[in-house]
Amino acid sequence: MVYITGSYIINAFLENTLITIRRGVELAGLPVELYEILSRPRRVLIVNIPVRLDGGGFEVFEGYRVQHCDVLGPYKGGVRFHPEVTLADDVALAILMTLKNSLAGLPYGGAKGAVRVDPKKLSQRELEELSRGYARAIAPLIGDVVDIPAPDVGTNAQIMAWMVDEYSKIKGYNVPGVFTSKPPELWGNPVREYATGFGVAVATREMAKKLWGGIEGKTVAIQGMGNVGRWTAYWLEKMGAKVIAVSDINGVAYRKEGLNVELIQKNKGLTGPALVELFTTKDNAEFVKNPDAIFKLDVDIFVPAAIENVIRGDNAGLVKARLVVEGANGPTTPEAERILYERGVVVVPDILANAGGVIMSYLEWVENLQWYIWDEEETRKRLENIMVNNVERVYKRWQREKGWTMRDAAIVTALERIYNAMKIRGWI
Ligand SMILES: NC(=O)C1=CN([C@@H]2O[C@H](COP(=O)(O)OP(=O)(O)OC[C@H]3O[C@@H](n4cnc5c(N)ncnc54)[C@H](O)[C@@H]3O)[C@@H](O)[C@H]2O)C=CC1
Ligand SMILES: O=C(O)CCC(=O)C(=O)O
Repeated sequence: MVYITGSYIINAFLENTLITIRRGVELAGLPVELYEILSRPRRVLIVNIPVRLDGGGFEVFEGYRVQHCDVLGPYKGGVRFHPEVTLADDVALAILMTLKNSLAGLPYGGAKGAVRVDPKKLSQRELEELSRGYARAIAPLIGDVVDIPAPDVGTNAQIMAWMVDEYSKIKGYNVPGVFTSKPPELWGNPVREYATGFGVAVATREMAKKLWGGIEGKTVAIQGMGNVGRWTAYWLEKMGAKVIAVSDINGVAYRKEGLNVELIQKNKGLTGPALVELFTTKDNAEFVKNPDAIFKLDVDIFVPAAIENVIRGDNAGLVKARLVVEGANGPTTPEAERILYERGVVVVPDILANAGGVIMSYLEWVENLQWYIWDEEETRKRLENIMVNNVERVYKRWQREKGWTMRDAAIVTALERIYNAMKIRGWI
């Protein structure tokens, strides 16, 4: 089933991703050669970045840039800073980017980068040195029409600013389009900060219309209060849903009447555990010390927006929500998906639900390449239209096929576009 490689160990996340694309190729009736190509990245770069520590001495951090497939255009995907990220995770995430970009109709292939580091343990100066070091190390293989990184877990707009500055210094002129999700003060667009969460909320709203006739009053629980989770909460409430629980690594904040998610907008600097704590201290929410309590809550909608492999065979039976919308990449294992499917739970897959980030990155990149600027409202409208059309397209395909999950419909749609491009280019 999975391919053999001597270069890295295939972990559960990569294996699950391979199982999913293999199933997609079979359901689509596409040749097995497509799987053979897509189950391997085109190019993998391993880098080592020394950083001088404030307290004296230095530490070397290992990093990667995986360029998976460029049949549809330049490689595109975020960079993750996480202490436990592996090369196998990065390959899985790059594969998901190829599928996501294809499904969204973008002129991009897929890539992902990572550094094995806990950014919370570094000072601002150390973080800047690491970010610039990583940009220098991958510089020979990226470019604004070659490979365009952006943020993912543990990285943000400030880090993109350091990286684009470093790359521009190497080139000797400004290259705004080589990284996306930059600060609005430096060639970025204000929508990118909340784009992924906004897109997740739009996908949720569109699916709620199909399942219940609307999102008004539907209850929501969200796992993870990072960039994706907290902006999903904010926008879902604006669209009429009632966010009653949010979690992070320390526990769950729960309030039956609905949390005051305006606190997110008012405290933009607060994320993760600190935000959960804010809801419990400033909003009278109950604090449940066990973060996994989020799965079992009696809600209409559950949004996993933290990390991969969190809904597994052992806990899928506990999920009470009727609709699961994947804010995170790869949160549901294939075994869990089968259990949820048999229980009638609809799962809106990551490559559809969380594409708002990369769609916004594309809009920012188009602005950068032309040195052009759209205002916030206009940009958000463009992003919303693309998300609404994509949900509609996948939903219709799903409705046509008996026994398919929504993920099957999304993956088959993505694979067909990739296959057609490979065929017409003479690759396959
Ligand atoms: N930032 C972006 O634009 C995009 C991110 N994603 C995906 O969304 C997910 C979240 O990404 P970001 O929000 O950017 O990362 P982030 O680093 O801003 O936030 C992740 C949050 O999840 C929390 N967390 C980790 N494990 C947890 C657990 N077991 N239970 C509860 N909380 C936990 C962390 O403490 C952190 O606060 C990842 O899977 C990422 O790949 C997908 C599309 C775009
Ligand atoms: O905006 C981008 O290019 C990165 C998005 C990303 O990493 C993701 O969708 O997982």
